[in-house]
Amino acid sequence: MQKTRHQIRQHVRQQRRALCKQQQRRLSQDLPQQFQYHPKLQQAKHVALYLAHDGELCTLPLIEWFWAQGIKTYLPVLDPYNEGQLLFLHYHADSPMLKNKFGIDEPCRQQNTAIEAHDLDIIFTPLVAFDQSGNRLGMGGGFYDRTLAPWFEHKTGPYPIGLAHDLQCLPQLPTESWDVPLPEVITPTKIWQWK
Ligand SMILES: Nc1nc2c(c(=O)[nH]1)N(C=O)[C@@H](CNc1ccc(C(=O)N[C@@H](CCC(=O)O)C(=O)O)cc1)CN2
Ligand SMILES: Nc1ncnc2c1ncn2[C@@H]1O[C@H](COP(=O)(O)OP(=O)(O)OP(=O)(O)O)[C@@H](O)[C@H]1O
Repeated sequence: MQKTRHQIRQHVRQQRRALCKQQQRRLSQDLPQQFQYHPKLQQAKHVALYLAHDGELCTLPLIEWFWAQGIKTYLPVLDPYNEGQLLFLHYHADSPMLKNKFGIDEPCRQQNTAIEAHDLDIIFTPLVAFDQSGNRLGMGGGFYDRTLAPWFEHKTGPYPIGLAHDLQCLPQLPTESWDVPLPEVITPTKIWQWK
């Protein structure tokens, strides 16, 4: 029998949480090298990432490399006024941080105005699982599906790139009408691209 989205989330989340600290560090450390010649990065000035939670692929080496290149980095913040929507706030070495309701660190909204999502060049998206056609399954809040809906419709605005461990790749995911498939997913060993 096919697994439900809920069962897939539980299984993959458990698997990625089982990676130990050393494995997590090793798997994320070569990401900057993997990215440095990426065509979408050559003109990029503003990129959104996430801070790893629940065993997600760590983004800290990438974030520090972006800082060294003078590329501004932004993190998702749950929009307190629009249920289910994300804001993207500037994140730098001295950003004051606060935990959101899921226990994930977010930049404080005081003295930090959100960038308009369409002014971002790239959105690196977290995900729970992806499949060999680029379908993406997230944590279940629909946050990134909402954020990426304009890109999916018009193919303009920030370019989405998924970041994941190799073990998050499954042959085929069950999909829903609102799911936004990704054009690209980067894992520690491979760059997956779909037309
Ligand atoms: N690192 C990271 N940041 C992110 C996301 C993400 O997937 N990863 N998000 C991507 O959308 C948004 C947050 N979405 C999330 C949705 C659910 C849970 C979560 O842990 N849910 C619990 C139930 C918690 C509860 O309801 O109290 C669970 O499923 O165990 C976490 C983040 C914005 N920031
Ligand atoms: N573009 C959208 N507009 C309105 N509601 C949406 C949209 N996309 C998704 N949703 C709603 O969000 C809920 C969760 O969707 P889903 O389970 O696919 O989230 P997810 O992709 O796992 O999470 P995320 O995108 O936050 O990583 C669904 O009930 C869905 O109806």
